Amino acid sequence: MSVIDIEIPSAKVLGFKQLKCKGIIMELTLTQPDDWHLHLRDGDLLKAVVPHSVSHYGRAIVMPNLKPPITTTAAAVAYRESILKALPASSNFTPLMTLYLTDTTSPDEIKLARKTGVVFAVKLYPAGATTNSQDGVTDLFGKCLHVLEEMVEQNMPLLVHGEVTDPIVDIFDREKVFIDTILQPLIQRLPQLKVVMEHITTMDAVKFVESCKEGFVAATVTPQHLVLNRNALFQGGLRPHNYCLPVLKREIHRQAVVSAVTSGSRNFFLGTDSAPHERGRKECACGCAGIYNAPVALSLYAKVFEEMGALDKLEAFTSFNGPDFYGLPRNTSKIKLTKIPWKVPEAFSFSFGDIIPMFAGNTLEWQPSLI
Ligand SMILES: NC(=O)N[C@@H](CC(=O)O)C(=O)O
Ligand SMILES: [Zn+2]
Ligand SMILES: [Zn+2]
Repeated sequence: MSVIDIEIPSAKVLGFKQLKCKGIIMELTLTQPDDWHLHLRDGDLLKAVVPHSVSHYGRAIVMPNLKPPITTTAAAVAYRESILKALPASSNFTPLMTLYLTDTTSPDEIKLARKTGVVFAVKLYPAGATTNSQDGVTDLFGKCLHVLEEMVEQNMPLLVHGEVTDPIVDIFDREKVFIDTILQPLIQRLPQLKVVMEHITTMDAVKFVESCKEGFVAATVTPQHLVLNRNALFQGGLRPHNYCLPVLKREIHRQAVVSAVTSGSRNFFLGTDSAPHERGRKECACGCAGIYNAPVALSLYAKVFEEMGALDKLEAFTSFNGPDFYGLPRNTSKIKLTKIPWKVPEAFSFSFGDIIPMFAGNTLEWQPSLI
């Protein structure tokens, strides 16, 4: 990576990977990132949020937890069409579609999904674990083994929301118990299955991923699980816009996840889990889980790597590890991150209501712009 050290921040900067001013890195040029875990929703919400993601990312793994969920290849193809229709005219964004695994998904559906070329993964939601997961899997080994075997045949990755749903298990332990009771036995049984543990939150998940064979088990990491711990849920009162699943964890877990992503390991990559809900569905007696972070995610990832003195490892996390794991080419276009303060809007307003972004009203640094 080339570094230019100059004294004048306004100097012409294009063409350099890093620009420093008085020893401080002021600008980074990165290969365009992809978002390997994104909720785009549908209808008006899709049209509202899609511009935020496509202005930063080349591709995204689009989550299938719509109402009704995307359980078939035909539904995935139709959903893809509606995303493409909602894109701004000049956009080259590519949605990578996923199927929602149910107790009744058939091995033939996996074959068909692979054949179409538009489905890149299958998503496991344990029934009841998170937003729109009521149609998810009730018994993975009892109901889905043949489908999982077909996924190995088709080299189709399984993406997991890794939490158990047993109400007896404390909500802060659900990820660890999932690893011990489902994930570990799963990879023992099907060591050739590619698995992405989505939105990891604990040191247990970090250790698990690091103990697995590289290229077979990886994890996505959200900005919120890197910059917030569970205190953020109760800072001066209940904070519904910091509520997501898996729920934020203790500081020691946050630190373990930060160390993992900034270590340079190839097993961790960017997945924002940007999950918009209209304001009224968050600020109410039983608020939805999900944080809308698409407008701020890249700024926050850069902040985390900068604070760890690891900006040289940011590009692998944002732009290389994901496509390498999925066996897809890395993007060829570039994005620039500039260390200029900018204010996150208090809200994004639409005809159907408001969406409140993560860190609404706060000032962040590292402004992204496509080159
Ligand atoms: N992360 C969340 O809290 N919510 C997601 C679902 C999910 O990814 O679990 C959503 O769809 O709103
Ligand atoms: Zn999830
Ligand atoms: Zn999600």
